[in-house]
Amino acid sequence: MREDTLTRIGTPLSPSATRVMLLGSGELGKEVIIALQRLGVEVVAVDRYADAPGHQVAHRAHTIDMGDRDQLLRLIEDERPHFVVPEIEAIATEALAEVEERGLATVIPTARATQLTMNREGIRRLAAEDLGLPTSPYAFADSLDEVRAAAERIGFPCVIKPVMSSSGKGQSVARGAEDLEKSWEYALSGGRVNKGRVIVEGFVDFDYEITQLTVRAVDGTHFCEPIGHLQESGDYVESWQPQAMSPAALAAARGVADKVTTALGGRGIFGVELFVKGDDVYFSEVSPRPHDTGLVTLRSQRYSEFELHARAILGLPVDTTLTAPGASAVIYGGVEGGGVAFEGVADALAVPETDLRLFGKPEAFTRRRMGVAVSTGPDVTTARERAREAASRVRVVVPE
Ligand SMILES: Nc1ncnc2c1ncn2[C@@H]1O[C@H](COP(=O)(O)OP(=O)(O)OP(=O)(O)O)[C@@H](O)[C@H]1O
Ligand SMILES: NCC(=O)N[C@@H]1O[C@H](COP(=O)([O-])[O-])[C@@H](O)[C@H]1O
Ligand SMILES: [Mg+2]
Repeated sequence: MREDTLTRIGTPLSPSATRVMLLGSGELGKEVIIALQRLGVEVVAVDRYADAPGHQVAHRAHTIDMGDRDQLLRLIEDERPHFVVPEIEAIATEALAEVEERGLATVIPTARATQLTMNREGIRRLAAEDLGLPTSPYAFADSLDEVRAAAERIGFPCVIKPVMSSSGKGQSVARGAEDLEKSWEYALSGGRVNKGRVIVEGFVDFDYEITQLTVRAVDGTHFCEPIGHLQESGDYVESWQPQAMSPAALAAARGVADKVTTALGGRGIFGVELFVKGDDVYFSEVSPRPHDTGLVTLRSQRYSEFELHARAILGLPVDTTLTAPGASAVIYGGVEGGGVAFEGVADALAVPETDLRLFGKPEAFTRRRMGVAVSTGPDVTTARERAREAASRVRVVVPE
């Protein structure tokens, strides 16, 4: 890292500017960009399609194929950011390794962390085999025959996922041998990159699951209060903070989060996904970046996960204080079409202690996350009711 970026922040659009490039500019990146800009940083937003949410609030916007090593390197050489901040998994991580090696920019958290976490195999082997963390039983398979053999060993139900995918894409639960062919086909079609490789995981019959947001900042590792969440088809629909946990489970969760984030290294926020059964905690996966379930922190913490990420990136101190029990509820497209309109916004905002984020995605799909309601309350139950109610009052319509 260049020394000056640690000790001072310049003026955007001037030679002294502190420049950050976001690779991926969806709803999570948009909030990171706003947080960085509030600290006087010059931000360049990159995504695979034009007018992505973060493009709309950045100093400059670029549309490229982020999976293409050459395009990515060329852009970084042109823009000369001090920090490169991956916001999605689907990135040519070999370009990031080269950026780091050549000292072109600091990759957040590190090129190796983005490499390990973009593929389920990398992070699972690190967590289970190198660090000895408890996980579901698992095996990798490259063909239907290998899937059958793996499922036989692991038992049913099992979860089958492409090694490279997110938001539940290509993921399904096989309840018996008769489901395996369908699960295999579904994984092949739903994977982000058609690698033809899947992970077969034993189904963990957890009591609840959490995201343990963990910040690696200049002054050490900080934990946010645990976030509980509800997933449908592998995609988050509701989250809340704090999730009540036994002291033993909370200590175990933080122990796991500390180990895995220490192994990944660098600075920034991490979303450590954990399954909890009684006092036992199982590592699932980790995002080396803000987590979608952490959208709740926009209202529940003194500094949201996006502000914490911005501070950690810049080498500034962080504060993970929870200020009120909170909850978030997702607003899906529900329709397909471009240039959609949101109705019922005033009704939604009439719910007490409630705010909305409408991401501004140029195109809606039925299951595309288009917005989120975030609420606080005297307790998590009330906050959840409010966020759900507010989200249900928003209707997405395709204009005539
Ligand atoms: N082995 C498992 N046992 C039980 N439930 C599971 C298992 N694996 C996944 N799930 C359920 O599916 C959800 C999504 O799984 P996972 O996080 O692996 O997918 P993903 O595509 O990476 O999603 P995201 O990118 O949103 O984190 C989990 O949060 C959990 O609810
Ligand atoms: N679980 C990962 C996650 O939530 N990522 C968030 O979704 C965006 C992509 O949305 P899109 O698929 O609607 O373009 C990403 O850019 C990121 O903000
Ligand atoms: Mg996940």
